[in-house]
Amino acid sequence: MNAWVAEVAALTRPDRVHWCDGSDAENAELVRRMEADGTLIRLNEQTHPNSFLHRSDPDDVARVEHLTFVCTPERDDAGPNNHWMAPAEAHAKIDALFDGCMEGRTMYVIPYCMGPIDSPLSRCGVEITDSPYVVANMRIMTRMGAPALARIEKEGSFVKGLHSTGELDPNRRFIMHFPAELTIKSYGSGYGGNALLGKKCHALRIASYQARSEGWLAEHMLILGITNPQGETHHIAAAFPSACGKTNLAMLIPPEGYLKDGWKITTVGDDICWMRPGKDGRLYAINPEAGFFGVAPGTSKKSNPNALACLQRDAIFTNVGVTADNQPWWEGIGNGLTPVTDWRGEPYDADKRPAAHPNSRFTVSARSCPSYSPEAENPEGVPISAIVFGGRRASLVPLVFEARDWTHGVLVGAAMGSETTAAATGAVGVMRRDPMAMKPFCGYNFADYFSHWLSFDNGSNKLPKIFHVNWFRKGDDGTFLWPGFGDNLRVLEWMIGRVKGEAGAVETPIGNLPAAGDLNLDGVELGEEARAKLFGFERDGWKAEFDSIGEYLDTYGPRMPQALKDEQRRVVESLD
Ligand SMILES: Nc1nc2c(ncn2[C@@H]2O[C@H](COP(=O)(O)OP(=O)(O)OP(=O)(O)O)[C@@H](O)[C@H]2O)c(=O)[nH]1
Ligand SMILES: O=C([O-])CC(=O)C(=O)O
Ligand SMILES: [Mn+2]
Repeated sequence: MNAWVAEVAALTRPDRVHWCDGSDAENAELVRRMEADGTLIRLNEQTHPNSFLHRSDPDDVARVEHLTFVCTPERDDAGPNNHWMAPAEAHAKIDALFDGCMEGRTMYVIPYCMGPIDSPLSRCGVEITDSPYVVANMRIMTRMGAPALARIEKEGSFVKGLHSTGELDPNRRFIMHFPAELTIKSYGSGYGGNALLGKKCHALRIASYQARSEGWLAEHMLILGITNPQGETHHIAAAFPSACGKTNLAMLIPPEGYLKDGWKITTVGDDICWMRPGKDGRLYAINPEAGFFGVAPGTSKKSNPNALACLQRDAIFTNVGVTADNQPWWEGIGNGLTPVTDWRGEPYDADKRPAAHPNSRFTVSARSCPSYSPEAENPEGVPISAIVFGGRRASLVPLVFEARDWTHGVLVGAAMGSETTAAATGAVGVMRRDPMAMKPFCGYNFADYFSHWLSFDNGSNKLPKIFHVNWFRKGDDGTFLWPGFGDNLRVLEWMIGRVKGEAGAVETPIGNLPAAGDLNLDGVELGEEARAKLFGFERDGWKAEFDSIGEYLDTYGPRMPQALKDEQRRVVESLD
């Protein structure tokens, strides 16, 4: 490691090198310097103790998929799902940008562990960065500092991540991954998923590549525990694309009647899930992260009280607005206050731009969450009873259906579609295929990824049931038909009922749907249109959808596993 750090320092030529130990004193000193140079703005100490606002460059507010590359030696190994560059060319291109880029700056060396420090499922990395904002965020999002360094020294192997904010010039920006070298190089962005290299770059792109050869799965999934009135707990992992409801579902608070009966949701993770078969053949999952990097807009006491409770202190807010008394503010916060300054630091003008950027975020420790599960620190992970896929679909896709078996479930995941969101730069609201919510995050060819998923059905594993949900179905008037949020527990209850063989369903070509009476809708008012669209099966629409799914799968050519193509054909035949 020392040799690599020296090599990086020789290339980037920082004034100073600082090895991060993760201590409070170190953090206090970094915060002091960031307050002094305006990187962080201290918020109202009475209402939000030890909390800060960071305004990023207006051209640097989201992940940049068009500048993100997977650099495998063979182009086909990255697949049509990734932008690819030959490793030698990519290194040359980005090293030219790193050349001397840290002159006048401090280079921070951040040893970190993804997952509980004592878990065999965890993996370590080292991020080198010239951004103190990245250090402060990595300290919340990962187990960072001395214990991680000790594990790395013992294991010898770790993921190497090199990051510089550079000039924040969108034309001099790349996020490069070299999975075979366990290396990440990111230049020119200070924003979350581009710069906090433990998150999407390591825990998804590099980890998915490693997981394939080591027999596990690295997924863009939340993990939650659901406890029924009898005290029985099941764990569910759910993959929704960015800004499609993972954090909200992971922190769900049951509706009134359920609360009274004793239902409870606990949060293990809100974004990333690593899982592997245990000795009993079940899939065991850990959350590799230690904090939440959550979407601010829409987060309110009503929609997500647990998130709001986390945000009372020790939080970093990125690109939100502020009120006259210096409290953070975003659209949908619903606290009766009004913003005076927008995320760019200009006087708030509703006609000009929203107070908070649509992809504004909060960074906060998972431990501060009232629903944080003690099981999240269990080195063995939690056994998963159900896997859920879901997207943002205004039309066609019903509220919930169950896959017939594992292979059909892999097809359901592979066929996922969702409308794009502000989490990445580019158009918002455009339907695209986003298999398993991993389109921007799979570090290798999707065809091989689907084969890997299929391989878990080996006769000895006891695999979870697979479901698909859509919280975002709209009516003819353009409003959401399903209340969502807390009421999503009704859907989870049905899933657990299916896992236990207790809840009913009707078979359709796309999977098993709850029939009237199978889902508890007491206290939910749904009109005729809502019932028809949330629980109906539209044969003609699905025929067209499956034609488009078939065309999509074909873009992966002969590497696409035959079993998945056969499954697709079976559904098409049953639709005719
Ligand atoms: N209508 C509706 N909106 C929801 C629901 N759950 C979440 N949302 C909204 O969807 C947006 C994104 O939700 P998040 O839970 O932050 O999404 P995420 O999947 O964690 O996003 P990333 O952090 O980008 O991976 C927020 O504006 C939420 O208010 C739901 O059940 N119904
Ligand atoms: O990675 C990020 O910047 C935020 C995130 O969770 C996502 O986009 O899925
Ligand atoms: Mn995410």
